[in-house]
Amino acid sequence: NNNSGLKDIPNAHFSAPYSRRWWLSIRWRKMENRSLIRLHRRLGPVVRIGPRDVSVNCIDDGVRTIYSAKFDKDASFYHALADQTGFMVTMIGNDEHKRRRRMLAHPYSNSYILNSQTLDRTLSRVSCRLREGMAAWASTGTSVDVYQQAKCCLLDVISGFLFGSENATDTLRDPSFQDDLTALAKAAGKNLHVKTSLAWPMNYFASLVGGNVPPDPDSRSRWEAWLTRVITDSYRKHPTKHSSTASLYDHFYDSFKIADPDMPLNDMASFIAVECDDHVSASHMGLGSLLSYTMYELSRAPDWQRALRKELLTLGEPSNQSLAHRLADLPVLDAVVTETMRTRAPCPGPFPRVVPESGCQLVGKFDIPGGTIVSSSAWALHFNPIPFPSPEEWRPGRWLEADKNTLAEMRKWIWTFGSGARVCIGTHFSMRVMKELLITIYTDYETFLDEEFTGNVEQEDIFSSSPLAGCIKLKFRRLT
Ligand code: HEM
Repeated sequence: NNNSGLKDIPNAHFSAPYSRRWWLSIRWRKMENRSLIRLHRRLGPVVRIGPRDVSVNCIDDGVRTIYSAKFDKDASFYHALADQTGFMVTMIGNDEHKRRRRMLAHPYSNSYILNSQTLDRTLSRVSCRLREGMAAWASTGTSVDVYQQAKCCLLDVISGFLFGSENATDTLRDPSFQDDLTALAKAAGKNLHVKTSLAWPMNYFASLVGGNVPPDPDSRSRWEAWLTRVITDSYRKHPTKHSSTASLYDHFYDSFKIADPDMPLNDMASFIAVECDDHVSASHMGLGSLLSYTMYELSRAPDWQRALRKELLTLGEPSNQSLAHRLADLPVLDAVVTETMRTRAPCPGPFPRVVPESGCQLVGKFDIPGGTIVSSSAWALHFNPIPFPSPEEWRPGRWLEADKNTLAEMRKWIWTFGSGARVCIGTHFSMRVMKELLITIYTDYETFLDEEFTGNVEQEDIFSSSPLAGCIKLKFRRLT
């Protein structure tokens, strides 16, 4: 019997060895990751959730094994995630993926992100706009939807980084276009068709099992028109771009050209557009969510806000290093961000992989046959009380007080961006952008809860998660 090794694994439900129905109903009811937290606490690090489906909740002999390059992504899951499958996140075969990743990864490397002048310019422009907004909010005592404002910041940053400052959006001043993208991200039928001389199908990739809200036809056409314009403009300007003003589009274009000099223009434009579309959506929704939750947690913890500000004021001292390089010396900021990445991971999971034909062993005792679907969940890993005592509490101090070995162990469990061969390429970008925007906010302003706001700020338990209320309201006070 091919399944003999699976028999020894604790079952999530009595029906798990025979049918996936129970588990699919949990996913359908948007309880998947919260259930995994409880199941793993009760049944240990390896749990059987279906006839050939296993959930894994430990790093050594668990996550490290199943997220190695030997394990392919599960095609049925990833193809249901997005109608468009020709981009990196949804690529299944490891060889095809490795080639694409090599072409795209360089401008997302840490050294590139730290030294990019295009990102410097984009971030200072967005910070400037944000300061204008905060000055107005603080002086009028406005209750601000910081989730919306954070999405605006992140959209304005990623659009400038991908397509150059001249093509950056300005949604902090006019959020309507950002609202369009939020509406599209919530919609189920996401296939967009952008028509230009370079024609390609687009797909706003954000939420699996989101609502089944049909996209508003106008928001769809405005998004298509914008993408068409920026991609076409980037293509036209490419031959005259200098390296100091290069956008990511320029890098991607060169990489595709080197990889296959004879690739038809339309194909190339379409590959690049679909990748960029995904990066826009990851930054807009994923980072927008993380930034606004960080502000929310700080608003509930004035002591941490004070500690953070004290640290940020040291940035006023003269230094010959750029701000991006000085981020590494801000332990309180890092603790605040890391703790929010732990408690509010925007992509809870699970991320399913297929066990290769030769099978594998988990936690040193379970032999798992080839073809089994194995997966881990960021929320289940992050709410494990062994590495993180009182896991529900947002406690940045745990990152500052732990000794060196404990800290190294805790860091291993942070899985906000996944790990291994398919780890997120946007990590360094995300960290720099998040931290610089938090510096812009908390150096001069304090945020606090709006007592009248009663919306549910808990996260929706879906693949790309956002606050259930759809907004998070805070107020601003100027400190200087
Ligand atoms: C807070 C924000 C973000 C979160 C939580 C996040 C999370 C993740 C996770 C968990 C994965 C692994 C998915 C899997 O194994 O199926 C991933 C992959 C990926 N992410 Fe992100 N991401 C974020 C921001 C970004 C940004 C800003 C970009 C690009 C600018 C980006 C680009 C990608 C790409 C291209 C992949 C696929 C990598 C591959 O398959 O090799 N992400 N991300």
